[in-house]
Amino acid sequence: MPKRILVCYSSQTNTAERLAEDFARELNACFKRGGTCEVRNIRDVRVDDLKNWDLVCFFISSYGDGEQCDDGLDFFASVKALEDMYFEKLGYPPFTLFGLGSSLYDLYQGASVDFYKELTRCSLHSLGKFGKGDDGIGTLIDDYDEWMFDLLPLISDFLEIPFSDTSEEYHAAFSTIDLPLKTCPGPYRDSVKPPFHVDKPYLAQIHEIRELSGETGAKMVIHAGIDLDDSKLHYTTGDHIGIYPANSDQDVELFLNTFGLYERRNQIIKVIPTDRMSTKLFFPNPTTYWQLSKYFLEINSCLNRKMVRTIGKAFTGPINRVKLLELTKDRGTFMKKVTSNHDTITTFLRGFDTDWSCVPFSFLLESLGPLRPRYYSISSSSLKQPTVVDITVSLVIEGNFQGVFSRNVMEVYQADNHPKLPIFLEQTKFRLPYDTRKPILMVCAGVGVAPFRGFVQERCEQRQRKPSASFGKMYLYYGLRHLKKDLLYRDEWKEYEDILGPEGLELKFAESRNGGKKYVQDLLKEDTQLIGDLIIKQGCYIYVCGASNTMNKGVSKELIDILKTFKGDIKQADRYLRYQKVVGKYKEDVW
Ligand SMILES: Cc1cc2nc3c(=O)[nH]c(=O)nc-3n(C[C@H](O)[C@H](O)[C@H](O)COP(=O)(O)O)c2cc1C
Repeated sequence: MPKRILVCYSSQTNTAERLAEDFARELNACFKRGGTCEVRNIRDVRVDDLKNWDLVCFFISSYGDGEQCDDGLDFFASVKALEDMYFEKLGYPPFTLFGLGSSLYDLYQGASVDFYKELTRCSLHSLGKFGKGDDGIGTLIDDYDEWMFDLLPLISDFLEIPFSDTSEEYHAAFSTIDLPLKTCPGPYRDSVKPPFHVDKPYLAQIHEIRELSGETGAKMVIHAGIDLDDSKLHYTTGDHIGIYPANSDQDVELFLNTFGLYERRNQIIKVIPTDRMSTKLFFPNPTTYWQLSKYFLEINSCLNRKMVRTIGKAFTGPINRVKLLELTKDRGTFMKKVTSNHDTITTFLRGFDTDWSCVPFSFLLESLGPLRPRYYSISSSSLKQPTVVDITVSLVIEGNFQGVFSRNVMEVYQADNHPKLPIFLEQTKFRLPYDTRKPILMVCAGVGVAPFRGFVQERCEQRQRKPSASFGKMYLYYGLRHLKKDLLYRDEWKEYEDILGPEGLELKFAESRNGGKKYVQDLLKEDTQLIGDLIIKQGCYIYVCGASNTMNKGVSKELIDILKTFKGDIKQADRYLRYQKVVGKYKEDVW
């Protein structure tokens, strides 16, 4: 009897699903007829089902503040409700776990760590190492690859299935057939009806798009207003918007040329999954090579070692093979020679004097994966403008490298008739308190001011609608390079100050490139007495927004330092700030 393996994923934006499918494919290839794998979303698995399998492999992504993804909430709650040692008594199979997360978040791998703790508390035995992949620093696939490499022999031993080394073989997950059709429907049809969500975006019209004045620094910042019209989409101030970008025509052309597909770019094709693992396609089908590469494939994703190794082993001659395998030997060399150049599969392979048209399209579909939505903090107030969402986008340009969405925004900005963008909305917990009398402490750097513009607009609106109501004061600590050059929404702050008055809004700026080097942390420190009083005596709400790996950790450290003055020692201060998080009075919006 072949051994039965369940590969189970919990995912918000499908990365865990793709890894689970890849893992099942690897298992099937390694164990040939000795094992059969099934991939399931965790939503479709009940705790009791686990005992029907010989091994259960979990792929768990973190979401929110280190929480389970929506599809994993029920399963996790069922495990939490079990008594200690539950599984041992009933002879359940062991499990493997790979967590997906981003170290840019405070609670790195929060969901997988909780998951692991709960399963082991109930004494489900863990086979091999608890793997963790870090999406924040771009090593997710490499982490997964290394984890799997160590795990496969253990699984082989445990299930007593001989292990066949398949690393020299490539099994395509998809095949394509040409269809004799003349027209292919567009990627997103305008006529689709609500409800709109991540899997069914709304094609939104750009209401206005402009460069924000005064930004002569290294980064260009664009403001865009997006019409929700009759989409029936609703947002609350502080929410996020997800936008699906499109790859630039130039990149698509180069990509298709590299793999010998440019001449056939408009050929209508049907993509057919060739194994049971890849039944869910992330694009409309039939399609064309152009449409797929323009709107659905992450053709500019960072290269990883697994891809380069497969290309070296399966799709090239001996000379390039040696070169490619040498590059993938260790992580450090790969990071230095490939990752740090921002090499994409196109730019990388074009560096070799070879024809790459032998690379199967299926390999590109599998390894590049879907073009992921980009998330932005909404910078407007839903009370003020319920059907228009404002976003504030800092364009990513580093040398020759330009972010996909940044390029997309520039194209939209420069076009006479702004093309529509596929969007959806995401609820967050980054919300103003229900009790409007509470003071608000907002700390940000650069474009992190976006949600706070929304907060302040909201408060202005509330004040104008209810002049007699009492409102807590808002303090904005805003870090920027140069006040004269980099202040975003320069013309608006005066208006907000006029409406809210000095007792309603106070703006404080820290300039890091105007003579001295002052950061928001320094501003907070200068105001130790005020900040301590706001947090401890007045019970203010704290909001932090910015690039997470740099500023939010610095702000948190500074707040602990400030609280130490009032709480006696660092431990107490740390505990106090953590508690503010638990009760929802300290919130971060980070990316
Ligand atoms: C809104 C949001 C919140 C996230 N929160 C966390 C978090 O608290 N901790 C963490 O380690 N990763 C966090 N991540 C990172 C994801 O876990 C990571 O990008 C993962 O690869 C996504 O996998 P998925 O596509 O299967 O959902 C978050 C990502 C998003 C978009």
